[in-house]
Amino acid sequence: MVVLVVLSWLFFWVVMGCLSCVAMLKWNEVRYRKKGLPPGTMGWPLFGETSEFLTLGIDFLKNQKARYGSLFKTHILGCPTIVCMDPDLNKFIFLNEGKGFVAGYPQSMFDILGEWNIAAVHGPLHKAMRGVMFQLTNNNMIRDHLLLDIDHFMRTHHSNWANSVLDIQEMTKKMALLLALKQVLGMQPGQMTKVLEPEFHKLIEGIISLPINLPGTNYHKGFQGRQRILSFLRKFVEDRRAFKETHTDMLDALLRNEEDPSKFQISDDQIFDLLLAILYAGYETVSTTSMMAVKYLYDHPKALQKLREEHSAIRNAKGPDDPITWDDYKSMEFTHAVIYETMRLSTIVNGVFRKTTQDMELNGYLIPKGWKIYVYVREINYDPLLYPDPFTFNPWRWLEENTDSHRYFLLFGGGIRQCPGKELGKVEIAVFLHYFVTRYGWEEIDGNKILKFPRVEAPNGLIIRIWER
Ligand code: HEM
Repeated sequence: MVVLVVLSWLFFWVVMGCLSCVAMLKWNEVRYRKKGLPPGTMGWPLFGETSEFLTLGIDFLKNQKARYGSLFKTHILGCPTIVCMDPDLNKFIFLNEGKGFVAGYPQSMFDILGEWNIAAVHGPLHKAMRGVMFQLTNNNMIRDHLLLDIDHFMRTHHSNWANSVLDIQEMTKKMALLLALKQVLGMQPGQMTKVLEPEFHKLIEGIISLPINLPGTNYHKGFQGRQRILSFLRKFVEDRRAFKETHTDMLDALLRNEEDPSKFQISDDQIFDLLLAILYAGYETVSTTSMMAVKYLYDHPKALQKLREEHSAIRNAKGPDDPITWDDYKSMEFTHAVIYETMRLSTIVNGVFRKTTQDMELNGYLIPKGWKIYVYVREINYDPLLYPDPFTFNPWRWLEENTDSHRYFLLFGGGIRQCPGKELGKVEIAVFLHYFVTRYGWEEIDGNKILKFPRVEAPNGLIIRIWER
């Protein structure tokens, strides 16, 4: 008898639970049922479909596309969002920044990278901050200052890898972070970079997360990482101003701006957020492209041989200690092709976020003001019409293509937000590859598992055995 009562209660609560779930899902659908919106589902109140988006990633987006087409609505990362997978519409959105669309990164990114980070500001302030950014990363700066530093860094960072087994993912991450800290703050690898490294990793994990500030969440940890890095930066900038020594890093160039009233002046908070944005934007993209290039080259010996020939020819024409010059870099045709093909095949950047500043019409649908748009570019990279045999690593395809005339070349974004670190990133990867392939041979021991979403990573590392050539 008692068992029967318990079972009835259990049954009652299961049914109630199911009904509540259905009611909540329905309520969330009705809430966002505005006339003219694209089709799609909105998931749970507050959480929406964030969990499916982050865990199923590419498959979730593919399934929704199969059901609803290339433009569909969803609710992710705390906001109602339109996902756009149509190449022409994506290009249109990139090119129409400021005309109904602005950058609209998730709340988590806004909170963790700061309200003044370049990806969060619009209009004249964005233009001015890009101007400041270009002073730091333009081709003349790379040719005359940064390249020598990058060469010196790669040469020494690499020097003791022979006869070891290492995780190339970990090494390229360390490399990109240390190099960014050197370029931005003039820091040499040491005690301070060791303190900053874990804080930086927390910050990265929190950038794409549900903005719930509870202990243990990625968002909470990311926010803590931000606070610690900021308090370090405040002290660092204070000391720089107090001692007035000259340095050859990006911070120095930013502070020297203050002495020239004809230049656009940015506040301290804007300086901190710009520094953070540069550190972040160059870190993950450069490290992941470098790691994936090592992987693809190992899997494709012909491409590795061709790349080695290019770099050996450059090295053989100079002394062992001579640095790579701008002309050397410009002559690395096959290396450029390897970098583009690696970025395409692994889709280092899956998509970018925009936000509507007014009601907008897209493909006959009405997108309400304030909605996020996830401009998902991944599928363009595997379009067989643009890239025959798209799942094959074939750097040679880029030798025949002029990227400027490529209709959907969006690996570095497009329009007025196109990556200002594009050339710098490529130089860093090219110099990394130069020293890596001329010095070492390697074999992959473990690491065939590569996750592609929300970021490209080897969850168990990419373990290689290295020897001197
Ligand atoms: C392989 C390397 C890189 C790739 C694939 C890459 C990709 C991108 C993409 C796709 C965007 C466009 C984002 C958008 O439209 O919202 C972007 C923007 C940006 N990138 Fe890069 N990037 C790379 C390297 C770098 C480096 C080395 C730096 C810093 C020195 C950098 C700094 C930035 C900044 C500051 C922005 C924001 C620009 C703005 O909002 O106006 N990137 N990057």
